[in-house]
Amino acid sequence: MSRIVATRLSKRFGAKRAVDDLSFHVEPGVVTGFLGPNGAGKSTTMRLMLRLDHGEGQTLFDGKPYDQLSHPMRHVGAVLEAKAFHPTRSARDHLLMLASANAIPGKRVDEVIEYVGLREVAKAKPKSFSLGMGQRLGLAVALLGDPHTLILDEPANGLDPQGITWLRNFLKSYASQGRAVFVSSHLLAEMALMADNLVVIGRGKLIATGSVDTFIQQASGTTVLVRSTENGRLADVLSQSGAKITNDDTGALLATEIDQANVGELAFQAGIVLHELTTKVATLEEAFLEATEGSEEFIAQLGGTAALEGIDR
Ligand SMILES: Nc1ncnc2c1ncn2[C@@H]1O[C@H](COP(=O)(O)OP(=O)(O)OP(=O)(O)O)[C@@H](O)[C@H]1O
Repeated sequence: MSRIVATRLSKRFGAKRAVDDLSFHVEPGVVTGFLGPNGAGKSTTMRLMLRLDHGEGQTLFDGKPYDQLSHPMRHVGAVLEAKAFHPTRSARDHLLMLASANAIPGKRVDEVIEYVGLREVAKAKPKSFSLGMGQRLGLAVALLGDPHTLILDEPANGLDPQGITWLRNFLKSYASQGRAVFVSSHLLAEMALMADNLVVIGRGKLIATGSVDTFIQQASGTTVLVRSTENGRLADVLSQSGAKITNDDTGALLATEIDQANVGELAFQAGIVLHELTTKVATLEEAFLEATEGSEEFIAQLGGTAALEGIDR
């Protein structure tokens, strides 16, 4: 059974549909990445899921809406804003207060402080924290109840490279314990390393959902790069077998709709010597750009610094 089932989520701000009839599932045991261009509606979706915003549709966590969970902090941990803390209370006191309000034993506070690497600054006030330290404190809050579902909005923001690597390893291991992790990030290379599944949205609507591998294969397919001294003849042979051929700028041929083994066999049968034969797999970034093309909310103007909102291409 899916850990989170979001059904027909919708939210308008005036005439604008920030989230538009969005449905998806989040499974336990894996990290699910939540991707979309700027302004696609990711934060609003997460707020709707947790009933922090009012809109249409419903989100069930193990069959129940968030506000009907008997111990929400033990069920779902969320970090939506990195710096939403009391300005003068120390990080540890902030966590102690939340623990006591939610009947969580005080010793768990020191455990989570240790987990997220805030021991040195546990007595400091969050207003002195960097964005990265704020993220760690947010994560500590989310982990207090030892929840089996985590919802994190851009948790890597403000983390240094070591912090990002730590976060990735932490979330992967958290998910591997059978927990569900739903995380948004605009760091696509990082998402490719961290996520198993994806929910991709554009302008509030679902664009794709499924495994990262399938998303990459479906969005871009694969390209076979082949280099020979007889490009013209090779291109003819491959085209006759249904491949689509283009030239790259280094003098190689790029073939799609054919796999590497087939290219090798056809070249061999035609007596064409190959100097290079490799398969170029698309990156998550390439697949994302292709899948979300035209659904960006903010498109940079050529030659200018202004951003335009709501352009249909
Ligand atoms: N409180 C609000 N009032 C009016 N419009 C809003 C409000 N919150 C969000 N929006 C608009 O709703 C759309 C979705 O915003 P949202 O912040 O959910 O997107 P996002 O995918 O999280 O973006 P980003 O990646 O830039 O953080 C945007 O057009 C945004 O301007």
